[in-house]
Amino acid sequence: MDNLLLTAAQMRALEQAAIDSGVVTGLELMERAGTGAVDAILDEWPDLAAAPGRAVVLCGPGNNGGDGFVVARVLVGRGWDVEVFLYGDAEKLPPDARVNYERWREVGEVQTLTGRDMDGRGYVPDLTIDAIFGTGLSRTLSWELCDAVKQYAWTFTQGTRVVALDIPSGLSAESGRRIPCADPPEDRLAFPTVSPAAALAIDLTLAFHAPKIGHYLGDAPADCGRLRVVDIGLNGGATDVETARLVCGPFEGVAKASGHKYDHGHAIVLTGGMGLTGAARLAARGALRIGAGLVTCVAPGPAMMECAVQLTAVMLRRCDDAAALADLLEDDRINALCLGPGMGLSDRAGDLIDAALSARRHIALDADALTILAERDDPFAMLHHDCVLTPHGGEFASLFPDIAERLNVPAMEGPAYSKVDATRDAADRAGCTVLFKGMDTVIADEKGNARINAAVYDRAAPWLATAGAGDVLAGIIAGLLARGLSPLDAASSAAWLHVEAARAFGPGLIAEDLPEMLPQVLAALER
Ligand SMILES: NC(=O)C1=CN([C@@H]2O[C@H](COP(=O)(O)OP(=O)(O)OC[C@H]3O[C@@H](n4cnc5c(N)ncnc54)[C@H](O)[C@@H]3O)[C@@H](O)[C@H]2O)[C@@H](O)CC1
Ligand SMILES: Nc1ncnc2c1ncn2[C@@H]1O[C@H](COP(=O)(O)OP(=O)(O)O)[C@@H](O)[C@H]1O
Ligand SMILES: [K+]
Repeated sequence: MDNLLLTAAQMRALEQAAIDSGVVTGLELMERAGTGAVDAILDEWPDLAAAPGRAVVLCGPGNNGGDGFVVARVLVGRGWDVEVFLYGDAEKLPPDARVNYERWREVGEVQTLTGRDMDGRGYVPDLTIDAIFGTGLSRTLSWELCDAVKQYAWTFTQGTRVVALDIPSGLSAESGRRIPCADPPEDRLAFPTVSPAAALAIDLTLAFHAPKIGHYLGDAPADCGRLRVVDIGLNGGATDVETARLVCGPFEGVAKASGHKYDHGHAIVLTGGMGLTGAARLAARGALRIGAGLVTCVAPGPAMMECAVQLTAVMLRRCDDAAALADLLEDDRINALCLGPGMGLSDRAGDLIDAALSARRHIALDADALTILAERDDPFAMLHHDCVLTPHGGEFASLFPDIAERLNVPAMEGPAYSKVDATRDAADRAGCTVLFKGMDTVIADEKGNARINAAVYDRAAPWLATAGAGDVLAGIIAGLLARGLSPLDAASSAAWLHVEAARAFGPGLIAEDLPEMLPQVLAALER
């Protein structure tokens, strides 16, 4: 599957399997990586292809550095002037990198990355290649390295195109988090350290064979610039353990087959009291637009009039307390609920949540429902497999404080604990599907499946950071649950559709627009 994201270990295993099978050598893979990188760069910037210029290649102590030596050699072959700097000891390079170091030495010099060699370039290079670390980054970066790259970047990256081979140096390929730089020496404390990944202001990242999980999480979308995949002729993405999948579209069942309205389910959305019903109405509209057969707002008596004047296709029922909700849920055609948006934190709201969870329906729990659960001694006692929790960062930290803490402490070494790890651990603890919001929304279920819906790179949707966007998402999830999708598919599809709706509308988006864009997004899917 082309939307499978790899860990560093899986990438190494794929490479090793190919080498062991005898179809290719490590040296050939490195040659393909370097050559493919140059082709991708010249394809990205045709002006560089038309007029070869000057390049600086920053190489590190592993095979990422080896790729850098190949790039340097291939560029020279195409008429470029190239300077190469090495961080580390050439004698200790791994074998394939060492071969390419020697091949480069037949072409040009190798200077020291952390010494004075980096000073005093009398020109601005047209191209800078970051080949310091790739998927093998495993520990805190030295202050000397971070400082040297920072000095270089401040002097030269203005006006130069910067390309990272595989992943920006300093990012963990597992988590996309910046591995910190060591503290500066006493006499340099006034000069803050900056990760090479950030300092270099990278324009383009060339991932070899497949994107890694870390390309889509954490700091990576900000640090990578654009992301392209360079084919190095490895077969497929087959791995023993599936770690995470990129959500590239809605899952099966989103397109509506024929049938009666009750064939498409009946979702109910619980509202808050008077003056607090807007969030639930937004959710209800999302549920209806995504194709639930019937959607009903369920409101307490004092909020009925407020809802009645604003709802048409969405139906309305009165429900004052948990007993009334339990009565309502005697109707087994009601198969999905949305709880939380604008619900408030009252005891009544808590009782309604319990009544809903006891009725064993498909339930999207968002916003206030999550806050209520988080305040309980055992927040997860009543949850079951048919629930979906949709926390943002703050709600996640309240529900899963230790997991959030682990995710937030600086990652001193790789592989660093990632948002995928955190969401998977949360789903395991909660015993249900968890959708952890953000630009890099991660969805995981209690069985360990994980998916990333990344609104980054050419799918960026910054307009989604608007009040009420989350309420609509919860409603879309409830609508898809009503239509019979599994919690994992409902949450993943909803997250994807939500971002597509935002992108279809563009700047100026407000939450009300999101449900109204769904028909256009769905129509485009059928084309
Ligand atoms: N796996 C594959 O199929 C291929 C991998 N290739 C390249 O190889 C890379 C992976 O190579 P490696 O596993 O050698 O990893 P890296 O090149 O990322 O570097 C690992 C080396 O850096 C050292 N190191 C790690 N963290 C350090 C730190 N903070 N400070 C100083 N030294 C540190 C390690 O001890 C090791 O020597 C990929 O990113 C890619 O660029 C390509 O050549 C093509 C094929
Ligand atoms: N910069 C962004 N890019 C993409 N999606 C975003 C961004 N900021 C927020 N979102 C998405 O918007 C929604 C906001 O939900 P939430 O934080 O619950 O807000 P609210 O409660 O105001 O609706 C989530 O789905 C989140 O993933
Ligand atoms: K790199």
